[in-house]
Amino acid sequence: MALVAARGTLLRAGVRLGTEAAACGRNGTRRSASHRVLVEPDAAAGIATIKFKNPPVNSLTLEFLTELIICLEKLENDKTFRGVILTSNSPGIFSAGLDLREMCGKNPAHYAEYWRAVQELWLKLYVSNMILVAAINGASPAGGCLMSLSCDYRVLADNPRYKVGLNETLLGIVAPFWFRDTLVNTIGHRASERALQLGLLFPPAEALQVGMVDQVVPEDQVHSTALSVITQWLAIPDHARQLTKSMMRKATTDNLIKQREADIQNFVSFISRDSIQKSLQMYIEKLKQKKS
Ligand SMILES: CC/C=C\C=C\CC(=O)SCCNC(=O)CCNC(=O)[C@H](O)C(C)(C)COP(=O)(O)OP(=O)(O)OC[C@H]1O[C@@H](n2cnc3c(N)ncnc32)[C@H](O)[C@@H]1OP(=O)(O)O
Repeated sequence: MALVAARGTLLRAGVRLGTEAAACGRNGTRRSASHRVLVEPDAAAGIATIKFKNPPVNSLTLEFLTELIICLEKLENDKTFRGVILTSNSPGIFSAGLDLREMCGKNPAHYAEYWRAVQELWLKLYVSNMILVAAINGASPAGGCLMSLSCDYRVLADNPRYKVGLNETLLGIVAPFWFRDTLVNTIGHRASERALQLGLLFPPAEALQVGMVDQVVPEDQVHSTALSVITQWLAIPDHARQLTKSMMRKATTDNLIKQREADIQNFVSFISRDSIQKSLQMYIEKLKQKKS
């Protein structure tokens, strides 16, 4: 049902499914989606690289989320691909997370549709049967960090500007329970509590130390490292690896699935509060002023 809603959004956004399908085709040549998701398939290796291309900062707009969801679903259904690298087409920014403008000054129906798409992307990533490796080649706050935490392995470029973390409290908002659970499953309870309360954004060395990423490598080796990690993981029999992944992650996703509608309602009422809208507006203003 969620995907039907997502397809509706995509069509309203004017995205042609035929074009998207071509972008996710199994042909070994580079194919370009006409919109926000570039897919570079390597059918012989069974690996596809998804590149985020939603300038300026790869924020998760509804259209971008929808394209990502459909692309992941196509790759998942195409048994050619057993491994996927998630990275940015604009080195410097992996993803700025949820698009602040989708959460500001809109109506409750929009917030509900938006949040359902955010949930859907997380569900698609977190229990994907494919091996997902995040090649983090830029800053990755909040929802950007959540995407990488939902992968099986994270490689971060060694650049002090490329900070990762769930910084929601700095915006005056609260990371929902499934963001928290994803972090706890990765770095443990105590480190998560500290990181979440303080909205910490970790530079590479600290991110590695706390377990937020698995490897920090020079910037020009991020993609090749991600490839070699996938290659190692591909050597494990798929059925055993997939069942193990499901065993480790299913309780976390089931928790959201069983309260999905309530989570949407919570989000809508939280984000619609005047005080939260003011906080977000101020944060957007602060980002603008940073430039001047
Ligand atoms: C109940 C729970 C609810 C919600 C949970 C939310 C989770 C989230 O993901 S909230 C989003 C959190 N994201 C951030 O805090 C990141 C904010 N952005 C930045 O820190 C920086 O932009 C950067 C990603 C580090 C990139 O810096 P830089 O290269 O210097 O670019 P900027 O000049 O800052 O930005 C360019 C342009 O993009 C706009 N922008 C930045 N982030 C977002 C965003 N998340 N959504 C929408 N737009 C964003 C920024 O305002 C600039 O716009 P201009 O119009 O050009 O001024």
